[in-house]
Amino acid sequence: MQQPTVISGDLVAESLDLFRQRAPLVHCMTNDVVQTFTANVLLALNASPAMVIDSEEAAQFSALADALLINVGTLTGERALAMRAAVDAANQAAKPWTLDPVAVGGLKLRSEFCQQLLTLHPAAIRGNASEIIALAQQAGSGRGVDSLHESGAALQAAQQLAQRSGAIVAVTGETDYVTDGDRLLAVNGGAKLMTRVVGTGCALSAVVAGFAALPGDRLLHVASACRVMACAGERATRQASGPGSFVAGFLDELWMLNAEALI
Ligand SMILES: Nc1ncnc2c1ncn2[C@@H]1O[C@H](COP(=O)(O)OP(=O)(O)OP(=O)(O)O)[C@@H](O)[C@H]1O
Ligand SMILES: Cc1ncsc1CCO
Ligand SMILES: [Mg+2]
Repeated sequence: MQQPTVISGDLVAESLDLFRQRAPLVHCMTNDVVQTFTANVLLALNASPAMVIDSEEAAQFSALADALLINVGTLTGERALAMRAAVDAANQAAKPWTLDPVAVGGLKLRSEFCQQLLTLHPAAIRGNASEIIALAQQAGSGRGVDSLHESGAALQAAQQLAQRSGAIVAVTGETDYVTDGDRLLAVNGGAKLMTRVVGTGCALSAVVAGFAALPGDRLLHVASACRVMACAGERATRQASGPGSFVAGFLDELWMLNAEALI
């Protein structure tokens, strides 16, 4: 694999412009913890979130939406069936879908389900380092939803996963890395406080899902999604006195983010 190239701010700004213009409708099948935050993050970026989860409705809706997010954070057997139906319908309608493999590895239901999903042509996969390593190795690791690894330790796993699934793989951490199995982009920035509130990764995955639906170079668009979130995180941290004010400031920074900030 190539050495990582840091994504240029100009390209991120172009990608963000296109995202705001298109205002993608993002069908989110996500976990119970992050529903509102995910919707607010998408709204702050001018996208439209919709959390449709009934099996029949989800299959109907994923064919209509611009993009689908599958996040297994609070998976149940019933939800897995609904998610599978939505993925099948999205694939039939040629709509891109993105996987967030929350806490994959040690837990049986979500681990087997995620391995099954990998055969169904995800457009993108976004996880922390422990999740990407566990998913690639089809082995248990991790202790829950937070990473025990640095993102740099998951580069080979990310590459393998991209090659095996055909997805753009984003592994997040202090630096985010994004690969199609051949090219590798690095995204700097972000902030420690992003790991002290729940759902920045889950919301990023919803943003990735929307960016993956844009026309053009999907690797660049997914890396742009990562940079948009990292940049807003960085800027929000400057004003925040802790996690509470960080969340409010983060949504404001997403809303205000422009080319000047990104470049
Ligand atoms: N140490 C860090 N320094 C700066 N930014 C970070 C750091 N760790 C994570 N981030 C940023 O936080 C965001 C979420 O990434 P993270 O890897 O924490 O996801 P996650 O573990 O799936 O989160 P969650 O499950 O809570 O949604 C990304 O934008 C990432 O760049
Ligand atoms: C805390 C938590 N538990 C299940 S999903 C989730 C959100 C972060 O991934
Ligand atoms: Mg996560």
